[in-house]
Amino acid sequence: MTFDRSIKIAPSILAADFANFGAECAAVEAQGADWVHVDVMDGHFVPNITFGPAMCAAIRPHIKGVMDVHLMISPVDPYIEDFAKAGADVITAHVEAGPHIHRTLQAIRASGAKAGVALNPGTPAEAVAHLLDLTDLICVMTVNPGFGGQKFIDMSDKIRTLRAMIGDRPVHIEIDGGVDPKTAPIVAQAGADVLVAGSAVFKGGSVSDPAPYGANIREIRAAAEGVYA
Ligand SMILES: O=C(CO)[C@@H](O)[C@H](O)COP(=O)(O)O
Ligand SMILES: [Fe+2]
Repeated sequence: MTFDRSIKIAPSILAADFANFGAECAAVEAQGADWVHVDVMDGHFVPNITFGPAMCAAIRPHIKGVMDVHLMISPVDPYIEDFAKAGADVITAHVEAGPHIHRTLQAIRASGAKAGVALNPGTPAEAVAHLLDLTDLICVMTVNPGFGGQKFIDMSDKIRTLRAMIGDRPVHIEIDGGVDPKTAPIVAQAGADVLVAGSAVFKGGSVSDPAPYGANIREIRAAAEGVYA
């Protein structure tokens, strides 16, 4: 996985057909997705339950590019090795998920995956100030985690602060929640490069009619690239 700051669209399969995950991953990639975003929820850190490492391993052969695993679980550390073995390229843990995020990021890198750290809307940018050299990606949540299809919460100030803190380090800024053609320019202008989008990518399409996925991805990308700082 090479680093670059171009805009990347990462469809969240939380909005895909749960009975067809393999085909859905292949379909969004064929329609222009850069990464595939996988939301892991435990019913404890967040009020919803999705899937675990076995599901990630099952979809891995259907994803040619980056599998981006967003862990909304607590504790995180006992499961890092399992998600790495399942083929995650990026494993992101929440700073709010436990007292030892520094150790967690070290363990993610030791597993061979890129290390991501996520911030809930109520958590300030400064929470990652001492983690920047251990981090490959900072995920700024623009909804409270747990569900797809929620209303975007503007975190532009936080994104700008993070971009300045990161300086020339090779660290992605990922935005997760409520990203669509209207909100993509707001986060791109503030300096985000990875845009997760669930509902806005999967709406109107299906594995048997995937063309709308492509149109949706192109629309979000064009809106973001038009203003990317
Ligand atoms: O992590 C999460 C939600 O907790 C996200 O990845 C959502 O799945 C994004 O879905 P939309 O807001 O784009 O519908
Ligand atoms: Fe997510």
